[in-house]
Amino acid sequence: MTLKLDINPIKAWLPHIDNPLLIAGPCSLESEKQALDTAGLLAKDKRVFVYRGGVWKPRTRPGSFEGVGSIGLSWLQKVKEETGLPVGTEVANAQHTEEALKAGLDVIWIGARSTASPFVVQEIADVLKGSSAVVMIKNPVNPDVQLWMGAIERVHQAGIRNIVAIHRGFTPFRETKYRNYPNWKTVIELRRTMPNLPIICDPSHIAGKREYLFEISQKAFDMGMEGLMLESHIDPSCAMSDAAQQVTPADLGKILDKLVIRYESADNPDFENRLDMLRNRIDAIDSELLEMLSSRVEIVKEIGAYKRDNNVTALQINRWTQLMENRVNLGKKLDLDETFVKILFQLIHEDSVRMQTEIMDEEK
Ligand SMILES: C=C(O[C@@H]1C=C(C(=O)O)C=C[C@H]1O)C(=O)O
Repeated sequence: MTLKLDINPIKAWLPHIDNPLLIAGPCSLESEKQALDTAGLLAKDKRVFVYRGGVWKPRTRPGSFEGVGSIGLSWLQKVKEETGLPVGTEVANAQHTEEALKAGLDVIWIGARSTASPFVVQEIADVLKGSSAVVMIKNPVNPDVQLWMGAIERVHQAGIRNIVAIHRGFTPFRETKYRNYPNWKTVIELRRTMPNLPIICDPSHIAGKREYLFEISQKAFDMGMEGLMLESHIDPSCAMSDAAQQVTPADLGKILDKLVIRYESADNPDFENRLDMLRNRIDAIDSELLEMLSSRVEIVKEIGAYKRDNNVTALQINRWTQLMENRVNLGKKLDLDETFVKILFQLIHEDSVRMQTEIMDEEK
């Protein structure tokens, strides 16, 4: 299914953009000085296009710093006056949205916890009706692409056309390297169903630690994402929220210097020719793969009928365990990833057993 929503490209609302969309600024605004000093440095780096600053902070447990509240909106206005950068913040209910729009913010975003709640998204969307703000929608905390799409549709139904999706990772169920694990599969699925929706990445919330920001940002560009939202604080060691994942504007610049920006295609006929040639080879190999799978299925079916006639079970766990071990070892010799080989053969086997039980149980 493809949903061709009427969504503007980033260039429609940021015509002078000539690089990926980079949004930077502190996790939380803490004082007017902190907001302006950070913004002053970020604005000097011409790769930063939008300034972000959290004003209302959704916290998991009560008692942590929950943001400075509405006063922060006036600091964002000052940042805009002084730097000329468009400014944005996160909203989590109708009242935040009303206030943010009244303060003339250019960008507002819906956070991961809010995206997970259709009622919250709807109340925000109702306030957004008739606004020209850019609305960004982070993925919900759980990797549910339908829920993410639902939030985007609600905002779209409110008449908003400047929409951007943000991949900020998903809540892990166990200790993982990253604070919120990236799930590129979900992003690919969103890209496939909403092909004209700009998608950017929020490496700060995925990483949880500043040392991982570069690798996640690079992966986002490798995956064709159209920008980054990165948290930057004038003095991260003193940050009142998410200190470990913020970087100074200078360190942000260093990360940006190292990043390789990638494009959907290259303006180089030699590249295109060689790519076509290699893709033709892949097409041929894929059709061979499918023909071989089809031959395998024929044998599996024959074995199924034979088992039926001899009252033998479809699932043969010993044969299966040996086969899997053998295929994984063979795969290793051929330099294939172990998990990949396992998943591939699990799928093949699952389907064999399904077909054989069907053959055994079909009505005569
Ligand atoms: C094909 C068979 O049936 C099942 C399917 C298998 C397969 O797809 O390779 C292996 C073992 C069985 O669980 C068989 O018994 O050999």
